[in-house]
Amino acid sequence: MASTAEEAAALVETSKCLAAYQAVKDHLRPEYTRIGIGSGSTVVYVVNAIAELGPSVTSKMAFYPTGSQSEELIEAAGLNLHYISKLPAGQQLDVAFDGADEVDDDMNLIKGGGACLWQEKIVAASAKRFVCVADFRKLSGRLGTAWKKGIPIEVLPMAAPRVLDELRRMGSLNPRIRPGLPGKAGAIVTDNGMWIIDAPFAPLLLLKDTESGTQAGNGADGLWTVDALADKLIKLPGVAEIGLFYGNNGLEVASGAQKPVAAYFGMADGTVQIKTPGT
Ligand SMILES: O=C(CO)[C@H](O)[C@H](O)COP(=O)(O)O
Repeated sequence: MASTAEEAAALVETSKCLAAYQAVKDHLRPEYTRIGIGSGSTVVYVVNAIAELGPSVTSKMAFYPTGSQSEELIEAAGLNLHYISKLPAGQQLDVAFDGADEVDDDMNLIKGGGACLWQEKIVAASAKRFVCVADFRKLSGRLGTAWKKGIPIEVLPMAAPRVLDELRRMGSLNPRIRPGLPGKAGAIVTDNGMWIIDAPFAPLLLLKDTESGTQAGNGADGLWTVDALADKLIKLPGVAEIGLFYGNNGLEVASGAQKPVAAYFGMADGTVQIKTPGT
């Protein structure tokens, strides 16, 4: 048990590193040519693990970022930077690695803590396999249990007040526009020129909770399933993208999956827990 804040922070970093190295070992095959690289602090270890394989492996690979941070990571590691906008029609990435803010029992994700969710979703959905890497704090039964800041929602700035009103009507508890970094006045601006609204909701139900017939999950009683909430949020005028990654996973559909085929969690005891659909 960590006794100081520094030791606790070091434990989290070690956990991120363990998850990332194991995920790269298990899911980056030398014959792959197109790799998606997500955003956030855990992905830094993914890039380190890939770079350590050396040019004999990586020089034949193209790396696709999910925003300005991962673009810089790829370049700094000396890896080949390519853009998803130039991916030939009909082609997919072989694999994409990315972090998450929270992962539930059904492998739905909250993402967007780093404000990169829109490009992250495009890259994940462009990959044959999307692999999630995280530390033990992200593992949770229901979304909104561990990650209390709310669901990140990328919005057109002029629509933000209207979207906030809609979110309140839907039962969000104090949704707010994410402020810029200290020293910057006003809202945070994403790589796509949008704003982020963080919308807290009561912990989100899984589809299986409603199958038992005890709860509706349609928001009527303030409780939503991930799928019902996501389907409603994405349709709000002014919403560009939402930080709920949900629906099918890569084992069920050929492409377009938002949910990972595997989620790797570095645990506090130094092990790595691997979650796959149905486990
Ligand atoms: O969604 C994201 C950024 O938009 C990140 O993947 C998420 O916030 C996790 O970040 P970290 O690895 O730093 O905990």
